Amino acid sequence: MVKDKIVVALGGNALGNTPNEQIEAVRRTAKPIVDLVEEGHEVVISHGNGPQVGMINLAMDIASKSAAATPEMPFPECGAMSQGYIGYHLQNAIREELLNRGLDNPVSTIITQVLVDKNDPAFENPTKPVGAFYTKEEAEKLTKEKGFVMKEDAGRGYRRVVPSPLPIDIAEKETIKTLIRNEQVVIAVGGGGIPVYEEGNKLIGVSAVIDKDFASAKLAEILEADYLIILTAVEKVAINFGKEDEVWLSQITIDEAEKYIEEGQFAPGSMLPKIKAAMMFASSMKGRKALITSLEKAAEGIEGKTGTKIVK
Ligand SMILES: Nc1ncnc2c1ncn2[C@@H]1O[C@H](COP(=O)(O)OP(=O)(O)O)[C@@H](O)[C@H]1O
Ligand SMILES: NC(=O)OP(=O)(O)O
Repeated sequence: MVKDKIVVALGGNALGNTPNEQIEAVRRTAKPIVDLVEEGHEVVISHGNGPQVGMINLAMDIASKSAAATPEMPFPECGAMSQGYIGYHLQNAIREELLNRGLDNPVSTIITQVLVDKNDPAFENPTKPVGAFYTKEEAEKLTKEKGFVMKEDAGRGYRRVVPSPLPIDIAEKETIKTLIRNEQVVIAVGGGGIPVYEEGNKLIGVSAVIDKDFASAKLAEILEADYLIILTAVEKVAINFGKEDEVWLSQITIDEAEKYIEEGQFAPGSMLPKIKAAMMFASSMKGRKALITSLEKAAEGIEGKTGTKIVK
């Protein structure tokens, strides 16, 4: 069997919303990941952090305004906290699943910083939803009291939105390469990575959240991975999603994807960034494959039995 280098991007359904939910969810998430390790693939895992980074930032904001002596916590630090909090549960769940199967590959989480352009136009137009969902009235109150930008999120309620610049490079890329060369399982670019820009020898954090699918595509490109697998709540990508004439797709070429994007087939903020990230990776070099499928179907997806493949 061909051994591949695989970047697996985990969606929100792989993580859960509270610490207990997260411990339960990552226990399930660890199984398809360890299936890939057991088959001999080199595996790097990335994950989202929208709900978690919003929760951490809001909690710190409320605490800083209470009587307790809690400092205000800048957004990049909240991003770092979310990487630690999610990575902690994820690396332990994967470690335990590996040991249960008699495997002893070391597992670690790399606090990862991702370089962005400080003049990225995304800073002028916040689009990335973070934190919980609110009603219209609650959203208006948050805007008034905290100055948050709130937007309606795909019919599911209102959420705070923050800027989401594009990833350019990964500061810890050599560390990640060294670990995977040594058969270690790595969790990296969590929450899209902490967005930073370079100033001389310094890396300066910025208040933003990078899309984890774009950061995962960048990571896969830098690692010269064979596969980018984006795991989410659906087994396949559809056109006319949720409508009577919905069609589930097994494969999409870059040209077809461009046509479907023009038709508005993929919801911005949910399926659209996944498709764009898959296109970026699949078109970066011949033979590179991107797959969008569900967590439960990851192993079948990589065997070519299900999921939606995005090809050049
Ligand atoms: N064309 C489409 N085909 C399939 N799913 C779609 C489509 N458009 C929107 N979606 C929705 O996008 C969701 C994935 O986005 P989201 O929940 O934001 O991702 P994540 O798993 O990264 O948290 C799917 O579960 C599905 O509900
Ligand atoms: N950073 C990021 O893309 O998080 P979500 O996947 O949770 O939106």
